[in-house]
Amino acid sequence: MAMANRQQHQPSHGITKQAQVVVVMVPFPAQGHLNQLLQLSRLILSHNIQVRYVGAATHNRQAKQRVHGWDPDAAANIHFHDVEIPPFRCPPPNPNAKIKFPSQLQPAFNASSHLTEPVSMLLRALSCKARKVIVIHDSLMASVIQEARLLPNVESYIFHSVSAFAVSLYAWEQQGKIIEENELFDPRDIPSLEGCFTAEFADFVSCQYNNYQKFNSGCVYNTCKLVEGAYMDFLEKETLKEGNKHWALGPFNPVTIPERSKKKKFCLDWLDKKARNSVIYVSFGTTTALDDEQIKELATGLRESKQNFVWVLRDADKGDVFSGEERGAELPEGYEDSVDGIGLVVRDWAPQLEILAHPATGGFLSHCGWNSCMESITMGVPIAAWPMHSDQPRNTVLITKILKIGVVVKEWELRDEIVKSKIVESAVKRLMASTEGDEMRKRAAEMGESVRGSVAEGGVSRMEMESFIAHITS
Ligand SMILES: O=c1ccn([C@@H]2O[C@H](COP(=O)(O)OP(=O)(O)O[C@H]3O[C@H](CO)[C@@H](O)[C@H](O)[C@H]3O)[C@@H](O)[C@H]2O)c(=O)[nH]1
Repeated sequence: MAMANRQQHQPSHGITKQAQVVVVMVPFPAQGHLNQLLQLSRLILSHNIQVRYVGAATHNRQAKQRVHGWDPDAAANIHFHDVEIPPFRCPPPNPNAKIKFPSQLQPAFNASSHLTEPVSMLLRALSCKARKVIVIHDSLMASVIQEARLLPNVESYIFHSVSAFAVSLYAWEQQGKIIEENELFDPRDIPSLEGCFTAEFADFVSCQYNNYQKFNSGCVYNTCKLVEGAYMDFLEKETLKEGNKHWALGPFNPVTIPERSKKKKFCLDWLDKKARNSVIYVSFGTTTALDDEQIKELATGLRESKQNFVWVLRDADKGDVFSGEERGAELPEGYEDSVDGIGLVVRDWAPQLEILAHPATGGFLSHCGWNSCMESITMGVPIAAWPMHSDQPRNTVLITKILKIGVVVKEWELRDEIVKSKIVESAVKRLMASTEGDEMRKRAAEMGESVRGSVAEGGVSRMEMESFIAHITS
């Protein structure tokens, strides 16, 4: 059988190697994950390789509708496999939960097991037609792509949706090692994972890692060696025995913004009127639900800082973003009038990448989700870090202590406490209106310039991508 398949896949004359290879993306159904594999699809497509993006119909729709910097519907060579899965119950986010991990998404995570059969069928069908099928799957979707190991011309690569720094620490801890002080890690800086996840999600992750992840041909990361080279080297050394390769293919997000997409957005027009580096952008991604008291303190802190701000005040995502009611968080009465001209509150999906790329944006108050970190680093914007859950406390260490392009707003040890307005005010002033903040902004701008340069001809990320493409098409 294997032999017969191999013979069918001999290259035919006149067809490029790329054209005989198809890449199948299998994302995990949460925005921070869907987005990264969709952005990676754009990079793969630019090498004339076909991409299949597989997910539940609602999650594919979400990913396409929210992506920034390009239009997947207008792109050639990408096909979305919209799988209809049985309905799953989506509770609303709970802003008062002690652990801030978005447990409302767990039913959607569990429902992804319904993709196993459709993905298997797709891989079987593609494997008969293409010379080679390359599966790039989220590390949390390993159970869904198990068919890949049975097919002779299918290779699978794990996509880690978090920083190489976070993966390095996890790899280290998984081996039961104590983190000792060395040139990469200072154990005093590393927050424990306590309070980062719900028990149910921790079990889900362990199951994917322990039962399904052993079979793979390598790992890909949304990072750049100029930012996390030391941790990429560490991961390479850790898996030397298995011979796995680790590819730093990021940043996945576009590094420039097409001019035309700027036109119709109110908040970008608002930014146009502000001085260079005078605005702090405030957003907590798609998984944070702030409670009413915290919203009030944040609102007051931003106003009292007397700095310009754009604040995206949205609810956390539900498992299906197209169904159910929105909570619509309340601001103190008269708040928006009281900050008129200084602060803008955005309730819709904000064009984050464009906001970060705007010259008026000089800082980002962020929960430190990895997409937000990479987008901010790419656009050269320093961060005021307010971690909520998951990898975010560790990304905070990377941003503030290691890369030195940010300040801490919330210490992880104080995670159960409300951040008072005075703390918000002083962190915002420290980042936006101090010499120390200016130095961070300068460092971030330099880093951004080199990261944007890394995807140009001869740049380190471009070379890494070319080497990955050569590897998967060989
Ligand atoms: O109004 C909005 C809100 C969000 N975004 C985008 O949404 C994404 C948010 O991703 P991220 O910053 O990574 O945050 P989360 O949505 O919280 O991501 C989850 O997934 C990430 C990848 O695993 C983890 O690093 C985070 O901790 C986890 O919470 C980014 O691309 C933002 O640009 C917008 O464009 N507009």
